[in-house]
Amino acid sequence: MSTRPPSSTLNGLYAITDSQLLPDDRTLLTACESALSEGIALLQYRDKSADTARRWRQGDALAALCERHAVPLIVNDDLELALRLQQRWGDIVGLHVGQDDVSLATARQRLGDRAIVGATCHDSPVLARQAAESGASYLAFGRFFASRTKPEAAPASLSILEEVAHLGLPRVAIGGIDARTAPEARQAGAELLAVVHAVFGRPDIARAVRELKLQMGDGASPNTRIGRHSVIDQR
Ligand SMILES: Cc1ncc(COP(=O)(O)OP(=O)(O)O)c(N)n1
Ligand SMILES: Cc1nc(C(=O)O)sc1CCOP(=O)(O)O
Ligand SMILES: [Mg+2]
Repeated sequence: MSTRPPSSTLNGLYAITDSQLLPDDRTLLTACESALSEGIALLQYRDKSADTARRWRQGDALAALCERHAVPLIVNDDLELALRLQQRWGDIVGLHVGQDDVSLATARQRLGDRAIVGATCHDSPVLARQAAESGASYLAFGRFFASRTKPEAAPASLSILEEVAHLGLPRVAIGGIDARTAPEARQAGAELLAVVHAVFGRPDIARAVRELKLQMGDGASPNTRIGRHSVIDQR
């Protein structure tokens, strides 16, 4: 029997860090504090460097910040980091995996039923179904618009969001989401809008989050469930 959450349990703005935009610990933590203070649904720590020590240090500091704001911290790619952080911070820590990363089934098995584990599905209903069957907490699709962070990502059509609605999982739209494109992505069905540049590339991060949430309309306030069972502070 499936224990997947109803699609209403993850909803709002999903901010993703970038190690070029936020190159040192202080910049990273100050920027994330600003975003968290404005009310985001999820924060993803995305660091593509090979610096394991930095990732542990920054991941640990971000988990402490996220716990204070009762917002889940999703680690990109790195299952070992997510496991290590989960040991210390519990199910506030989750993982996002792409098609070239550790398998979703392995991630789910190692992180347990309660952790948020999300999957990249590009523009494929087949990948979406497989991810749903392997225990994904949410399904991510994109890129929908021109992306400054990942211009080489394959384009996707917003119609995929409606096509996978029957799977009953929260749908994430990613790639070129900003205050101008957010309403379109939202109307196409995305419960979560994942954003790098339009949050962390802006000089005033709190203002950027406010503007995005305004454009997202109803339901953009955090309503977050950890993993597949427990609900945390809704603020
Ligand atoms: C929410 C969300 N959606 C998609 C991605 C992309 O994941 P992936 O395809 O593994 O690419 P990288 O981010 O690892 O370059 C994501 N990170 N988050
Ligand atoms: C990390 C990532 N993944 C994508 C995908 O299409 O899978 S697009 C992307 C970058 C999103 O950054 P921005 O909000 O600056 O466009
Ligand atoms: Mg990846």
